[in-house]
Amino acid sequence: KVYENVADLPSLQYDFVIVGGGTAGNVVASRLTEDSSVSVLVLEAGPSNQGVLAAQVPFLSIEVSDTGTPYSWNYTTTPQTGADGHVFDYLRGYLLGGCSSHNGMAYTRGAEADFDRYANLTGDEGWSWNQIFPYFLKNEKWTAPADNHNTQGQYNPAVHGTDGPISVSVSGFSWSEFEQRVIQTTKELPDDFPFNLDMNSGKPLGIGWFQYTIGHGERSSSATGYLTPEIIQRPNLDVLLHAQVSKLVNVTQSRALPIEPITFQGVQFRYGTSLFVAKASKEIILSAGAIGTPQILLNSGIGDRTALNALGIPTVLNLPSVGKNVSEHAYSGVSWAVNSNQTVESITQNITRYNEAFAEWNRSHTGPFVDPSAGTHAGWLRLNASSPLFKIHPDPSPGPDAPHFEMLLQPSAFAGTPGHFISFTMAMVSPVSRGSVTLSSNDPFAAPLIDLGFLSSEFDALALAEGIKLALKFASAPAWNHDGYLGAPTVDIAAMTPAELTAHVRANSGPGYHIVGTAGMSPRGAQYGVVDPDLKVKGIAGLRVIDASVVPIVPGAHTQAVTYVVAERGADLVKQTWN
Ligand SMILES: Cc1cc2nc3c(=O)[nH]c(=O)nc-3n(C[C@H](O)[C@H](O)[C@H](O)COP(=O)(O)OP(=O)(O)OC[C@H]3O[C@@H](n4cnc5c(N)ncnc54)[C@H](O)[C@@H]3O)c2cc1C
Repeated sequence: KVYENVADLPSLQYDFVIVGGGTAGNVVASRLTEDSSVSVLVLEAGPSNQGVLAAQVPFLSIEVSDTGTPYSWNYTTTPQTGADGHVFDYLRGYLLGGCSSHNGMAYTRGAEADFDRYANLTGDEGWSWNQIFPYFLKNEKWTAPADNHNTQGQYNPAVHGTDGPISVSVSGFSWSEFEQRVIQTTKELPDDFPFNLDMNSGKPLGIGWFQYTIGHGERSSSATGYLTPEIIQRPNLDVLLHAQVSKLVNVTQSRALPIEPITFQGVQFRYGTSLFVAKASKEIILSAGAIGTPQILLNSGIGDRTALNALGIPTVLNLPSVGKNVSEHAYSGVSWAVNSNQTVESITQNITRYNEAFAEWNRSHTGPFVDPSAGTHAGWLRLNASSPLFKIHPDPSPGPDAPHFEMLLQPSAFAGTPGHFISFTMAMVSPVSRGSVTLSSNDPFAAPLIDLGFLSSEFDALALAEGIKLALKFASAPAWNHDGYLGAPTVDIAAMTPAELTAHVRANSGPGYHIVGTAGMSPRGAQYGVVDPDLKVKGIAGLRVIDASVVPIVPGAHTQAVTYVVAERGADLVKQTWN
């Protein structure tokens, strides 16, 4: 049951306490309570996703994710020196379902090589593509798009699941004039931009139809998919909303020989203005996300001893990697005016059409509101193998079949400027830069310091500039130019010198909200890393991390799919321990 009020909660003692009812946390809660003899409490800081229209209607997703809404943690980053000192709003979902209830819904798994690298980095074959692939299928329910169009040639059914909790589909509204030009470009420039039937096969390179976690015109999230009305009625599953966890408590630390591992029996949380403790007899599972999880570990005295000392927090375990090793994508777009009115601006800049489209969604879950308008296609591309950039830094991608870049192809510019636009937005998806999440004070409820290390590596900035040249090359195909479709660019990037282009990238990029790595996996016994390959926190008994924090390096993909499979496998690992 979902509880709004702590006073109604039947108990504060469970087998498992899961901190965070987000993307991963709800998967774990749902899977563990399949066994009716196991009791689970989920503590979620935010409110319910139920009745939040913008968390339901794909086209309105920006209204639920933006800073300033009641459904966002409203974080900001520290000034990012790689981005001219810019301070970014750093979005994180503050509602049941976490980021899966407010994200852009892009469904991208990454490359085989991303997962094979995780297996190599952890020494656990269980994280390899081949062994993780069944978890992608377990998580997924391939669904017909909202407009029921013929999807033949738009995806490969052989690589998709059909009866998992999360609906996945291609766009359910066609921007056909734009889409035809994208596909035509893959025919005109096939060497640089080959068509790829399915970017989620493990071999993502090329241009393909984008897939979204959307079913029948509605967002599919961990809250809607893993906490269905049937699941939430399980007598062994309780979810408490508005409960913000501060730290782990009731530590037992034997100093006698043989030294027993450290254990925590409970978690402290704030509900309203009061503090409570929930106890776990089997395990505490941190699923508070790549910012919340390291913050709770650090508040609990698990982290870098020097940094904890400086804040007056007693060190329980010196684990210097907690909060370090942030990796994140950097996005920078190129936009053109177009001589057409078939763009998303035809809705966003026309209140009558906007209202009609919304009414259509309400009536039949069809029309442009069934998609987030984030793009009809994406390309996954590489730097040229002979690029001089590899003299500055060895290739950071996990292998020759994995991308350095994502190119999002969008029939819009979101510029707010009157007119009709298209954008090719490039992202550097194999970054060298690393950042950190650290505490700002010893107040466990104060927002942490989020340093993305954004474009802090020269390699990343130069590479992103190269990526933008690829976007210009894509736009040079006759498909865009033969009939005067493409108008003036919003910024004349083609006229820039290399130095100007790099400066432009630094001044005009933003994060992808794909932070990972702050409680990274490493081999058992390693002197770095935060969790072992079975996601148990090193040196502590009865404590696991299951969320995006454990992913050691950001994949060449948006990060919800990797989070879902980490959670699915994580739940199996917990079950194996206790069965
Ligand atoms: C705006 C935005 C757009 C994105 N777009 C995409 C996309 O299109 N495709 C994609 O694949 N990925 C996207 N992502 C990234 C993806 O959604 C995340 O990587 C992934 O969902 C993270 O899952 P998680 O379980 O690690 O964390 P979360 O989903 O953030 O879950 C953490 C949960 O813990 C709760 N919590 C945190 N701290 C505490 C505490 N102290 N006490 C109690 N509860 C707490 C939070 O409220 C939250 O519900 C996007 C992210 C954002 C923010």
